Amino acid sequence: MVSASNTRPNITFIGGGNMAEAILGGLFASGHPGDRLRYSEPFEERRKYMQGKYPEITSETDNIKAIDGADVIVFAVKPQVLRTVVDNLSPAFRKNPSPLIISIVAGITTSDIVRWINSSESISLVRCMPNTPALLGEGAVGLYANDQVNSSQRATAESILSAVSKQVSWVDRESLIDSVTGLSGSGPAYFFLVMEAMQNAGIAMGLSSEDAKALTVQTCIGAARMALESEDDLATLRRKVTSPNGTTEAAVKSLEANNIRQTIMDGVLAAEHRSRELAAEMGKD
Ligand SMILES: NC(=O)C1=CN([C@@H]2O[C@H](COP(=O)(O)OP(=O)(O)OC[C@H]3O[C@@H](n4cnc5c(N)ncnc54)[C@H](OP(=O)(O)O)[C@@H]3O)[C@@H](O)[C@H]2O)C=CC1
Ligand SMILES: O=C(O)[C@@H]1CCC=N1
Repeated sequence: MVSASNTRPNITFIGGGNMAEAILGGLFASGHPGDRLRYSEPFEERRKYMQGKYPEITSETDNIKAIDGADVIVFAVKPQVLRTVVDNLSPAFRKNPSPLIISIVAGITTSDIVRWINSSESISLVRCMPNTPALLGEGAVGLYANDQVNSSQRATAESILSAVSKQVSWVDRESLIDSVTGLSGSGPAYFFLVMEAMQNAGIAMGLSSEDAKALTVQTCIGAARMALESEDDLATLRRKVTSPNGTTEAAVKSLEANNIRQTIMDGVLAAEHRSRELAAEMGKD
């Protein structure tokens, strides 16, 4: 439970990788005291990097020690190692039965995690899917709470993820977290791919690599800001760039003829499907 002397919870991250760093860094920057943040990271080189960058935050090598006294435990390891991590932690949950658990792990379901914890106590678990722009405080996150999560735990989970996310969406069906994974969890990669392709097109037309990248990236930022700030919907914004019989129309016709919409749909659905597949692979007994 959160001590009366400080309303900020003690938060432990299991795994000190990229996403843990993004969220820890965002929490620390937003004023969460470093002595109430902790992470466990077995990989020495990574731990040294984190210790150098965040000397105020406690680092551990031992997961059981790391969760001692934690109000909130965030699972931030790869899906393939989560089961071993949870199995090893499960005796410690008997000593500390009531932390809020937050999992950012792709695919793995709340029911599998609860089953692996194997506790007689009910487990409050929020499964969420952030994305890497969280590193800049520009993340988008979807969250799902199991039935044991109370309103104050929901608020705690939301405040942790919103320290690095501008868009926070709660979903009321867990399967929608797989959808969020396909859309925004993996989504930054789709935009990087499009930007790579646009940069290459710029180079092919004779621009320098630097100019092609800078023009592409600023176009992406400008378009994203217009999409965010304009009252027009996305289709209207597109039409406003597209003069009749002009250059954009030529491009859009070519893209549509090459099935760009279906291609993007297929990619997003493939990520969503892989999220479910990960659950099936890792959730087997
Ligand atoms: N990257 C992304 O865009 C997103 C990722 N996610 C999810 O976040 C999770 C973490 O991803 P990401 O940060 O990218 O991955 P990273 O590999 O950067 O981070 C995971 C960290 O956990 C460490 N680790 C491995 N085994 C253990 C263990 N037994 N105990 C404690 N720590 C351990 C790893 O060390 P080592 O390197 O030695 O194995 C690594 O440093 C994944 O489940 C992913 O699905 C969610 C949203 C977006
Ligand atoms: O590719 C992955 O599996 C993780 C989850 C979402 C983004 N990266």
